[in-house]
Amino acid sequence: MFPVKELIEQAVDAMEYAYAPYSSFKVGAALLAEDGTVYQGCNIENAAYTPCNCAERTAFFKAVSSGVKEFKAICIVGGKEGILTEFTAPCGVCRQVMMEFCNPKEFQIILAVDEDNYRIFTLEELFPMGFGPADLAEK
Ligand SMILES: O=c1ccn([C@H]2C[C@H](O)[C@@H](CO)O2)c(=O)[nH]1
Ligand SMILES: [Zn+2]
Repeated sequence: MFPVKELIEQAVDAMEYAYAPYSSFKVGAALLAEDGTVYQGCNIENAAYTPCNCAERTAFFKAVSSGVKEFKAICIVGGKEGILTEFTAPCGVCRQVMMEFCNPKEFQIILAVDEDNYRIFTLEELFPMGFGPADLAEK
């Protein structure tokens, strides 16, 4: 399996760097690659709003731009002012990015409030019948 509590800790740490002056909603992510490396990400907002980037995509893009494209799991935490009381689930755009690089039946998405309060889903559970690279493959 994978170190759930360590990923939660790393997601919480990543949330510290969230740049969210417009929504005040801070999010942290910790993405576990197949080779064991963890890529942290936070949300990064923008005065023009549209360029806002979610914590999950920050983590994915850090990994992919470092040459890493195989992943096991991602942990996500988030809350208003960084106060963690409820699960924060990935937005549709981030689910689509996960679909690009991850096997939907195997990739694990950990939604956490703290180290003792978390739920684990597969990408397929959160993104059923997703469109991905396999749909474009020659048949
Ligand atoms: O799973 C999520 C949900 C929201 N956000 C960010 C986007 C925006 O900066 C703020 C409010 O939507 O939270 C994430 O980073 N990940
Ligand atoms: Zn998102």
